[in-house]
Amino acid sequence: MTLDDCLTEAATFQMPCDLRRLFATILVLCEKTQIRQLCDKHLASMCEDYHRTQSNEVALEQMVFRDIRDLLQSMGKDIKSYGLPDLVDIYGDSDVEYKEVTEERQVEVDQEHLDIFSRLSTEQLAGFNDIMDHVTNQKSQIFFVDGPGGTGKTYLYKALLAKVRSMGPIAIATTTLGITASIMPGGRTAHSRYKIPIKLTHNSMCSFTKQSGTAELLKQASLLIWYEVAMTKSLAVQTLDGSLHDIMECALPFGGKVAVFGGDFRQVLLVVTRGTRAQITHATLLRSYLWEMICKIRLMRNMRAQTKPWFSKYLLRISNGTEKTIGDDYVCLPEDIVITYTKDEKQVNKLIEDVFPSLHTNAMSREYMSTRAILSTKNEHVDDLNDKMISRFPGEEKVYHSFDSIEDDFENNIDFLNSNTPNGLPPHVLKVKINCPIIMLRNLDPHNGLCNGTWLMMRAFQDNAIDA
Ligand SMILES: Nc1ncnc2c1ncn2[C@@H]1O[C@H](COP(=O)(O)OP(=O)(O)OP(=O)(O)O)[C@@H](O)[C@H]1O
Repeated sequence: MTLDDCLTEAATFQMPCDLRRLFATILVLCEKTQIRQLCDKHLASMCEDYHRTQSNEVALEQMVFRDIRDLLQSMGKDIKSYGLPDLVDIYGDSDVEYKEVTEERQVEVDQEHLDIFSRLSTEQLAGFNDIMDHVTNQKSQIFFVDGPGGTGKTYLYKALLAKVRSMGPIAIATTTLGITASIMPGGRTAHSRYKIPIKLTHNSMCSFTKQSGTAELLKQASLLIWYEVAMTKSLAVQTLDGSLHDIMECALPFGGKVAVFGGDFRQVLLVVTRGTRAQITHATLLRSYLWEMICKIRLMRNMRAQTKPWFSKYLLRISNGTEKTIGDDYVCLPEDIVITYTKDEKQVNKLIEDVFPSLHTNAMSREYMSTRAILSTKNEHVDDLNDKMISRFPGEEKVYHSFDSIEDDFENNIDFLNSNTPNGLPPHVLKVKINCPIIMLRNLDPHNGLCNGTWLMMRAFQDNAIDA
């Protein structure tokens, strides 16, 4: 396969704007040579939509490169490093320097999110008013919205973001995980938004300069929200704290900003590679110097499971550690949610039929496919379930193979290597069908919801390109 084939095939089913994004993605993620030739060859397809408003060839080319530059910028890259033609500032583009600010101001406020305010529960409303009082009066404070799953933490953030943005000031929405970033309007991962280094020490600083767009965005921001903070290392939060002291020239926590953290330490915690329980707990925000300075907003009422109060209380008992355990780590599940394990395939098939009833007739429905999933703790079980699901799915099957190469002398072990499915790597053999759901594994374009964990539906495929 070549990247050239990929672009040629994609041009047959993609809009020019999608093709420009694909080109930018190739620049960022693929090992590429001869970029200029690749670009020249596909320039005509990439600028088809601009032909309606522009006939001058040079101006057309500039429009394409400006778009690619913006796409690269939102992926944290600079077009100058790819040897593409220089951009002429024909539009008096004076705000390019602070694209981060412009982009943030362009996030639309959803009326539905503004309306949330009138539906907030008493405890949500108390938190909302307290935070808004600090934002409007510019009083420095860090908050932590503490509530078990389903108590409406995300609901509260959406109300806050909508309110602050509708009044004019900047509110930055970040989360620890790419997938939760897409739940909040304008959401980005905290690492990408604040340029937090992956390897962290107690002296780490975010990798933006005082003159950068990110620094300007932070200076102008009135509210910083960081969701799922329980799943990040306290060092990451402390790194942002240090950088904010620096750019705001203020010794108050977070440089005097109003910051709202949220998450649930009863749910999934952060990953410390091969770490013990104690090491994991030690790395959380709970053990940070910041924790004592944080004002806690507690949400207790489960809004998600209002129709199933028994189940919500049961979940709370497990997360609080008060449910009776078997040994140290096991709890007994209620019988009505358990399918008894047998060694044959019968019970797995029953599970699939229970979760995906009448798959054949519903496979085309986005609503049906996006509202159900089977989770498993081990990759091998996931692969097995995927195989079963794909073979049940209606339609013609397409098989893709990975094309990784080997640098060491493992040439004879290629079959063995391909049979492995290590964490974070896609399988060597990928079987898909039209309409089947697929999950993105990279943060391609978080601003537009394309991040690690986003669900997509397969719309079309060719040998080197997939339209999803
Ligand atoms: N005040 C409310 N009125 C009506 N519905 C609400 C209210 N608060 C939350 N909900 C609904 O309850 C559900 C759970 O809310 P939400 O996702 O915000 O909880 P959460 O605490 O963020 O959960 P998790 O920790 O699992 O992410 C959502 O469907 C949300 O729309």
